[in-house]
Amino acid sequence: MEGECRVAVVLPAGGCGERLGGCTPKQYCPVLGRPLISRTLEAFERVGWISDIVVVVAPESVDLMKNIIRRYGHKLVSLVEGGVTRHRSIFNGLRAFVEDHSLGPALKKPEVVIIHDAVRPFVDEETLLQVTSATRQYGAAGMVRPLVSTVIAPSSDGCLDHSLDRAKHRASEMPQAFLFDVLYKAYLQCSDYDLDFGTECLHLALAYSKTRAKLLEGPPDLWKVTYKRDLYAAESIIKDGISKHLCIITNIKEEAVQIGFRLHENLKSHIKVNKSFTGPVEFIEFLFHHLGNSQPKFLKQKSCKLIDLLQAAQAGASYQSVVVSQSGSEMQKLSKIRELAKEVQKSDLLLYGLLINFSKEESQLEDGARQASAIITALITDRNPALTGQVMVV
Ligand SMILES: Nc1ccn([C@@H]2O[C@H](COP(=O)(O)OP(=O)(O)OP(=O)(O)O)[C@@H](O)[C@H]2O)c(=O)n1
Ligand SMILES: O=C(CO)[C@H](O)[C@H](O)COP(=O)(O)O
Repeated sequence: MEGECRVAVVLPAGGCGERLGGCTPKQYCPVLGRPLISRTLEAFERVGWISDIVVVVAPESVDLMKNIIRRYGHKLVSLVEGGVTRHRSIFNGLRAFVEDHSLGPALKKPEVVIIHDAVRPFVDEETLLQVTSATRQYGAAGMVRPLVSTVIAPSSDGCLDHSLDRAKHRASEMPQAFLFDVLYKAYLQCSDYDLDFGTECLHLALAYSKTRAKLLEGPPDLWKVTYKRDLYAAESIIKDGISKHLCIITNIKEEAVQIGFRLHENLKSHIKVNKSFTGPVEFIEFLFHHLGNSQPKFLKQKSCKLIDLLQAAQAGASYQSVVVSQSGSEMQKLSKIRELAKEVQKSDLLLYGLLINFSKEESQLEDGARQASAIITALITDRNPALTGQVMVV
């Protein structure tokens, strides 16, 4: 972020997720083994220029949220108790910057505040930058998307009154951003009716602070998890995103290098193979490391022990690894995988074992590599935590 601009975030997370159903509010539902809200927080924590993140939670969920913060090592987060509607929750979140309303130390008032629903996990830095920059120019800004369906208005008898021109309207999404004073003033001045029935912060800024928000077309993944099917869609998007990169690390032994090469050839048509390494790794023959968005620094530390390598993965990154051994005698070593898998799963890293019998016979070797590649692709694409620590044999 250019210049001196303090930017903070308020994440309303105080709802009960009625439309999704079930007894767990949707923000706490697991998405690939991690609570949805933790994934949203992770997205904001990737952005270096955000000063504070206020998460607004229902009073009965404060302990649950504290546990999530501790478990996933979230930084910059302050908790505030929510209200009975989304607007009331957001208002409480803003108050944390002007009076001692947060459940922790008082927060410094930002120039710009970003409002983002805790249940929209796919927000990226570019979008946040755009909405923040536009806010500095216009006072408020929000992301929009083209309408999927036409909006129609029924009359009281349930028949069509009129319909809106779809091309002229947009769906209002998040994030939205505001000069802090613009939004806070709007909340101070709006009516109880607004607080209880309103759904649009941009409208409050217009009606009570006379600020016309700049509307920016955002990417398609800004939608809000609302129904159960949205949780499945969120899982698929994450799997898609993390299934693209693969790194193959092999031992320097001749057989290991041979299998590594064949796996590389077989896998590269399914998954993007970033790079292959050859080097001494303490007790593995091959380590297939499935990368998240960023290049983990431990790839540079090839000589580290496996446990160190895996533990070096940051808690926030959803990695998975397939450790492959090429000979039966390695089985004993592979039995350590279960232990290791349990340990590293705490860091959101899934570890599987795969045993390939090395054969000097060309067609058998190629056949083994093909089968192993199919298993690796399936493990990485499905990201199934139930299979971690298991050793598969081809
Ligand atoms: N009293 C409330 C109600 C909602 N929210 C939050 O506002 C966001 C968007 O609201 P919505 O999708 O409607 O969430 P819920 O109210 O939980 O869902 P539903 O309307 O289906 O009950 C969610 O992150 C939700 O937790 C909030 O902070 N406080
Ligand atoms: O739609 C929106 C755009 O302003 C808000 O993001 C918000 O999600 C609306 O919440 P609700 O679904 O509770 O009306």
